[in-house]
Amino acid sequence: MLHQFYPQVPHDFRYELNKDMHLSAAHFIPAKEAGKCANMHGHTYVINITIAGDTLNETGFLINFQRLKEIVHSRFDHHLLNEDPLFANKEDPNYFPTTEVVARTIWKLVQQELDKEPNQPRCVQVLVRETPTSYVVYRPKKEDFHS
Ligand SMILES: Nc1nc2c(c(=O)[nH]1)N=C([C@H](O)[C@H](O)COP(=O)(O)OP(=O)(O)OP(=O)(O)O)CN2
Ligand SMILES: [Zn+2]
Repeated sequence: MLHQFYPQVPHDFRYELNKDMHLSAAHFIPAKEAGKCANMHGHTYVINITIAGDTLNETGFLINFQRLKEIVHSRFDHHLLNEDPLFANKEDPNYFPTTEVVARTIWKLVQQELDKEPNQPRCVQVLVRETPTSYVVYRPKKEDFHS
C-alpha cells in the first residue's frame, strides 16, 4: 500500500479518520475530446476517504474502517465503471466515470451510509488517484449534508 501525505481539509470536529484503499476497475470516457481515454482501459485507483465527527459510536469508532472499504469495493472493485447505473449516462458529463465524478460518487455513497449512524459522522474529503501523476480531491459543501 502506498503511504502518502494528503491535502488537509479544514474542519472543527474533534476526531478525524482516514481510510486508504486500492480499487481495480476499468473505464472509458464516452467523449471523443477524451482522446485515448475514450478507449476502455484500467486503473488501480488509490482512494483516501476522510471522515470527521464529534462523537464516537458504541464501539468507540467514528465509523469502522472496514465498512468504508466495503462500501466502495462491493460496488466497484474489478468492475467496468461504465456499466454501473451511477456512471451509465453517456449524454451527461456529470455522470461520466471521470476521476472527478468517481470522487463525488464515492462521497455520496459513503455519506448515505454515514447518515444512518446515530453519531453522525461526516465524509469531509474524498481523494481519488487515477494514475501516478493524476488525482482529484472532492470536498462537499455544507448544503450537501442532510443533517
Ligand atoms: N480532468 C480529468 N482529466 C483526465 C481524466 C479525468 O478523469 N479527469 N482522465 C483521463 C484518462 O482517463 C487517463 O486514465 C488518465 O490520464 P493521464 O493522467 O493523462 O494518464 P497518463 O498515465 O497518460 O499520464 P502521464 O502523466 O502523461 O504519464 C485523462 N484526463
Ligand atoms: Zn482512465
